[in-house]
Amino acid sequence: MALEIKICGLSTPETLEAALGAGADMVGMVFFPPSPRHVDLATAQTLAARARGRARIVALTVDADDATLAAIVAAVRPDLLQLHGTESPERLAILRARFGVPVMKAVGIAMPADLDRLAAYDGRADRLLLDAKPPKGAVLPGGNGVPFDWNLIAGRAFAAPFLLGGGLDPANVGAAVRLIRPDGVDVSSGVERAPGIKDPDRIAAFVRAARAADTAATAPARPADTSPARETSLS
Ligand SMILES: O=C(O)c1ccccc1N[C@@H]1O[C@H](COP(=O)(O)O)[C@@H](O)[C@H]1O
Repeated sequence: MALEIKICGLSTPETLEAALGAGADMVGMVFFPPSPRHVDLATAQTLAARARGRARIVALTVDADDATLAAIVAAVRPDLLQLHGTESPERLAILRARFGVPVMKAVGIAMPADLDRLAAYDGRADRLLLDAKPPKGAVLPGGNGVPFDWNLIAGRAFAAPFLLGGGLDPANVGAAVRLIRPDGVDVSSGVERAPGIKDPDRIAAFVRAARAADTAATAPARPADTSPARETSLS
């Protein structure tokens, strides 16, 4: 499966087009009022109409109640619900059944014990998103531009496809893809020029770097050179 690239926190037609034009597979909209990337329903509906059929539409919520989710699903008709709060594994099953939309559960990783928490969602979520934990005192549970120690998950396999997120940017995404070989990558602040303001050039650079690393990592190894050894002696 080719690497899935998600650009999150899009809030204007121009930056949405930049993500679609660059070849993003998923475009994310944030429904969380404290975030500088928060979009209202009317804006989200307009953006979704533009994106539909060109990339998968992801609606990001944080411990949203059913009425809020129902309004988002009705307005946006997302392809995926990203749950970025403290939603339980049981809540995932309830939401999937109630709204008929696949779910991606974000889990913050900072220490080996977090992998046990993650395991409780593996097999219940349609996708996992492995993100950094928010720094102390942060207002947002994600979108903080901080990475976690990728070595904590290097070599790990999960039942569900997983995206790597947290502090990715055009400069480090290649190394992340080569080390972790995730099913996808997710970025928000790493493609911005200021909080909530996406930068089309950084979006394009991110997609290019992620694709190049994925292509290199999945290219078949060159066959060993079996030609006779070349004469190296001067005599
Ligand atoms: O982007 C936000 O504003 C946001 C708000 C609340 C929860 C999650 C949010 N973003 C997600 O967080 C990760 C990491 O973001 P970053 O690249 O480190 O800035 C990203 O995958 C977003 O989906």
